[in-house]
Amino acid sequence: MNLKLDHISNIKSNTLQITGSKSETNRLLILQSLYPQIEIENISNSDDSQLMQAALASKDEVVDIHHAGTAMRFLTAYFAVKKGRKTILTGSKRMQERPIKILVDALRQLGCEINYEKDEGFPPIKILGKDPITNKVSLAANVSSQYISALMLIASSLPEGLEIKLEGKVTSVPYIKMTLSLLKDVGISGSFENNVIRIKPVKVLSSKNIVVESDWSSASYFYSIVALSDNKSVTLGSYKKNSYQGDSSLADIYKKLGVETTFQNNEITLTKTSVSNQSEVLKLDLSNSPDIAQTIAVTCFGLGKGCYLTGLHTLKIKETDRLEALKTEIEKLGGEVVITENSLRLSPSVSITSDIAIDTYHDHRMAMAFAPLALRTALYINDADVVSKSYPDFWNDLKKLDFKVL
Ligand SMILES: O=C(O)C1=C[C@@H](OP(=O)(O)O)[C@@H](O)[C@H](O)C1
Ligand SMILES: C=C(OP(=O)(O)O)C(=O)O
Repeated sequence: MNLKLDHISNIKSNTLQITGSKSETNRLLILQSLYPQIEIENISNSDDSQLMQAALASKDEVVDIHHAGTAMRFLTAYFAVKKGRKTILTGSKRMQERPIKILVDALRQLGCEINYEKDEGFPPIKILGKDPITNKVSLAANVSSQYISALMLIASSLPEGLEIKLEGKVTSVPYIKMTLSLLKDVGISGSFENNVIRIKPVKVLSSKNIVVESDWSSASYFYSIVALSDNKSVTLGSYKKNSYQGDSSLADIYKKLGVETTFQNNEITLTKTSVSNQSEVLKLDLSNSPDIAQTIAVTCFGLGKGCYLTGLHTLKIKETDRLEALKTEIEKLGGEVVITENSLRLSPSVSITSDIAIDTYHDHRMAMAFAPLALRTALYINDADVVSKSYPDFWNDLKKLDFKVL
């Protein structure tokens, strides 16, 4: 499905209910499978969470998780310690290019039997569930925090718990802390100090009802829309001031892009103020919140503001190579972008080319990050249904703000 977004001069202020965080949901779904006493509210309606639910319910040998990175990584660990269970875990063409070796090697240290079905180091993988032979494991922490969260999520179900030693510079740290916080919320104790994570064993938990906070990465697109609007505001529910999600740093980051955030009764209201220093290049290290890099780059482009984003080393192995994709699409619109292995520099620009078709490369965030530019010019979004990976209601929600989605 290709969409046209007509040029709009402003939005209508409105209130939207955003679906639950897919990161929190997918962690809690694994924990619920291990401890059925856990009840979850405000589950994400994303494809990735639906795929996780289907995979956990499946009795089939082949489990296909399509594009869902967290499902791939978390389920690898989950099935690896399900004694006697045989699973072939596979995913989309892109998933088969996203590395998993660091996690597989860590699970092999525990005595798990995992083999590659095609290319060494990549899905699909064949897993034969085994009991662990040790309670200690070490792994590189600079490629994806999802490998670490995967181990943390199964840790308490192992007879002696788990000690996880992180090697190298730890990336996407808030996601590791989110895992630890959710473990604590359901009643599992653990610690994360000096690059060592320790999780205690737990056989049975008492009943727990956990409410998933709404998705902050999804909120990022409304920060961008408000930044590009003319004195409008958007209210989003349900959010907390003390979020587990690292992307809640949006509230601080967007102050510099002219958006004020106020918290009231589980809602956030984003209100347009003025961009304080238009000519100043926005410099940010996004190693703690990689998923909002595309949104921020496109907001800056829409504002005609330069930015220099660093800490982007994980972007190349996500749904697409997001650095290449951003450069290609922003340049189609007339911008100037320089990328390295871990950074993106956008020059301040003046005009935006109209009626360009944005390619999305099977990446939900490419579609959603570019949509706010309708406040500047008419544009097309190719394969617009990719948004369902994290935010199936996205286009409908834009219509509620008076976007002309055709
Ligand atoms: O644990 C999680 O829920 C996630 C961790 C991050 O991945 P990396 O740790 O691979 O950067 C993030 O990009 C992804 O969308 C969700
Ligand atoms: C990178 C993402 O997801 P995943 O790694 O779970 O596929 C994302 O949602 O931006």
